[in-house]
Amino acid sequence: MPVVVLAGFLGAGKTTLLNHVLRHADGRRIGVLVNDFGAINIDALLVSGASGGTLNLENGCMCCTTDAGDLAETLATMAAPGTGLGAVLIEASGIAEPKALIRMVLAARSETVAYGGLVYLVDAANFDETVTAHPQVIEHLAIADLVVCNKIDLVPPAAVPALLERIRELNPTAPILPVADAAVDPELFFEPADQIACDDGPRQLTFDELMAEDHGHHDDPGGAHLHATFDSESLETPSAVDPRRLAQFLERPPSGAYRIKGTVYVDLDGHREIAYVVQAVGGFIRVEASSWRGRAPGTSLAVIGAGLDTAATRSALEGVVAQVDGDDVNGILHLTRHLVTAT
Ligand SMILES: Nc1nc2c(ncn2[C@@H]2O[C@H](COP(=O)(O)OP(=O)(O)OP(=O)(O)O)[C@@H](O)[C@H]2O)c(=O)[nH]1
Repeated sequence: MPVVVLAGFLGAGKTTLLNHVLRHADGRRIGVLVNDFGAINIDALLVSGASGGTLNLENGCMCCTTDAGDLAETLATMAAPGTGLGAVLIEASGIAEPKALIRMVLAARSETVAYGGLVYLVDAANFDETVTAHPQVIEHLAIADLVVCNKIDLVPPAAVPALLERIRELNPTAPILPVADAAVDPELFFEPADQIACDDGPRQLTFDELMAEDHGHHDDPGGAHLHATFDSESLETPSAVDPRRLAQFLERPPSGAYRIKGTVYVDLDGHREIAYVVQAVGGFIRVEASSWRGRAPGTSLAVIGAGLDTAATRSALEGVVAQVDGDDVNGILHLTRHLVTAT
């Protein structure tokens, strides 16, 4: 279960983003962690009941309050198989130090809890004023894994390129998404809904679908807007990876990449039976050993981001499988050192 830290200056649009993601959860179960329900204002419509620090949202999502002391415990509870949560978003309050929250999430990592990166929201309309008055925003931006440049509707179109350039100077590698109403596609954080196992029998419209219809005009003024905001590049091949080159690729992803995921084949004695499932976000790499379960071994890798140099990403992906150095006996250690072992 990836745990995504959501931060941004006061009023940048964090609550708007949470509501948008919950409305477009589209069959995924998403957990939300906030410091205090009083401060967050999850749309009343989405809330069906509250008890003991947990809100059950009508679309099947779960919302909890927490404090520093029990974050690890709360995340472990949320990651338990019974909850079925695909991911958790934690909102750092407007003045919170995101680094402290990131450290807490990193400390809470386990076999079931993974760090999902820092998503940082900026208010496009007040960017210069905020940065001048609160220089810590520069530091936060610099460590973001994904920058959401929200309220772009309030910026004259001619001024947008210079604004994005200014953000790019402060963070040269993270994808930058210019959006209105924090309309970020949840697929950036989570698996697409069509990859989630579900029964295909006849069913009623879900609450999410109804909400998406009701609010479509508001959240998605441009029609294709939702899916137009991110890029992905992928590779699917029966070839094996060079583990050292794969580890280097995961450690230093191409500019504009937010996350990398996939399953890879390692053609070395003792490894051929293992399907290695890899994930990376913000330089944090996670490798799990699985089995091929009757599938033909092979490598499939996907890079998800925005502003990706697709040609460079493609050639980097191809480089991972192109040059397997059979004499590099230590190469595999670069991959297996990220293995998550059962506890
Ligand atoms: N015009 C415009 N307004 C927006 C946009 N996104 C959010 N808003 C408005 O900006 C205000 C602040 O948004 P929130 O989502 O509450 O911001 P926040 O970061 O959660 O705020 P704090 O919790 O106070 O830090 C609200 O009135 C939103 O309706 C946008 O893209 N364009």
